[in-house]
Amino acid sequence: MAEEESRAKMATSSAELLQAEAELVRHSLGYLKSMALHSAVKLGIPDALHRCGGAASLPDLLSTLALPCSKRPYLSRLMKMLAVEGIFTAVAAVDVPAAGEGEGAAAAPSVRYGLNPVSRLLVSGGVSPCVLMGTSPLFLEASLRLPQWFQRDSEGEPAFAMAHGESPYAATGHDMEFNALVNEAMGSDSRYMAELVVRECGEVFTGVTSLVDVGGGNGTMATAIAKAFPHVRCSVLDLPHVVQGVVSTHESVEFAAGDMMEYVPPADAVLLKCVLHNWSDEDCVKILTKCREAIAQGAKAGAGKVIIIDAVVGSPSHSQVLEAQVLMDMQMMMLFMSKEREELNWQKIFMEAGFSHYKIQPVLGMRSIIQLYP
Ligand SMILES: C[S@@+](CC[C@H](N)C(=O)[O-])C[C@H]1O[C@@H](n2cnc3c(N)ncnc32)[C@H](O)[C@@H]1O
Ligand SMILES: COc1cc(-c2oc3cc(O)cc(O)c3c(=O)c2O)cc(OC)c1O
Repeated sequence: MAEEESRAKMATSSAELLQAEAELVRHSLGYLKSMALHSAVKLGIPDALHRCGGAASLPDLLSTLALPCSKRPYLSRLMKMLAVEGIFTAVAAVDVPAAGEGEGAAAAPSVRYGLNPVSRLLVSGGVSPCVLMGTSPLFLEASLRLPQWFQRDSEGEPAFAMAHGESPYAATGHDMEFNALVNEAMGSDSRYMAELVVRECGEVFTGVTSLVDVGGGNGTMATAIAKAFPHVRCSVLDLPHVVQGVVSTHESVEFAAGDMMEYVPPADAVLLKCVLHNWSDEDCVKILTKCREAIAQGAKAGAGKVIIIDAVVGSPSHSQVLEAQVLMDMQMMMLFMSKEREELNWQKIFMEAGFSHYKIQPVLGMRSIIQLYP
């Protein structure tokens, strides 16, 4: 065995070994990328760059941020790392001294940092709340339990519950700060996703006159659908503590408090956006069975459908999308012992819930639209 290992080592060139070590450092210190991103959002850097017209030198950026004097010299380190990781752009510039100012002095090299498509998503109104949720102390503490979780024989208990003694949904029921963080995150994801769904796959709502958004949170998605398709009457079903106090901002959107495991109100179409990935296969079959009963009651014979927005792992097949999907899969395992699913896994659930056929459109980045028919 030792001989085999040393032969394998010899077969690896020095360049490969050194490259491999750099790769290991990238992965083992990867948590610093998450926390640097969290810091940038907390400091309001994307908004500051946006206010500066999309790009700024460090002195200009510093002048708009409320950083204590002792920390100002360190901002360059954070920005350099985030630019290397592709969160911001970094363009070298040469500051020529103004006339009469430091005459004879050499022109100082400096860097202008700017927004790119990734950081533009973090400007207010974008998905910063998702980043703050994904890097929140409650999620991070759960992730620290993963090694112990793998070693312990704890049937059915996810790492989140091992760390906090309750599920994420139970935590949102009494921890108002966490509840607000989760609702803001889900709302922000829905706001940007709704725009894309309306733009890229509006035909999904053709012929639909009533829709219930199951687990629809604060109604962001339902409101966007009602605005874009005035022929669709929308209702949102969610848990009492989520819908209580939500005021509808559109006359054809109403809210119902309830448990989707028990009852889904009748409609032509049922929407499940990013709900099923929080649940086990058995629970998904139960939820989808209730949805099938809702469209059987609400739509003309055989005309209803269930619209699922969720990941179909491996589809589309870009490596960055796959990385995002498998990271989300780990997060689902850690939070709920649930998962992101491949097509065959989805198919089995659909058939068990009594549906006859489905259509997958991989048009939403790491997520797809799945239309499911009775
Ligand atoms: C991951 S969030 C998705 C929210 C929304 N669909 C979106 O994409 O922004 C899951 C939602 O399911 C709701 N939920 C969880 N259990 C539920 C239940 N038993 N009945 C109804 N809604 C439930 C949660 O409160 C939460 O709003
Ligand atoms: C929308 O449904 C869920 C989203 C997430 C979620 O989403 C994002 C999105 C993003 O742009 C960056 C992120 O870091 C994250 C997350 O970390 C994250 O958790 C999670 C869900 O269940 C836990 C969702 O249902």
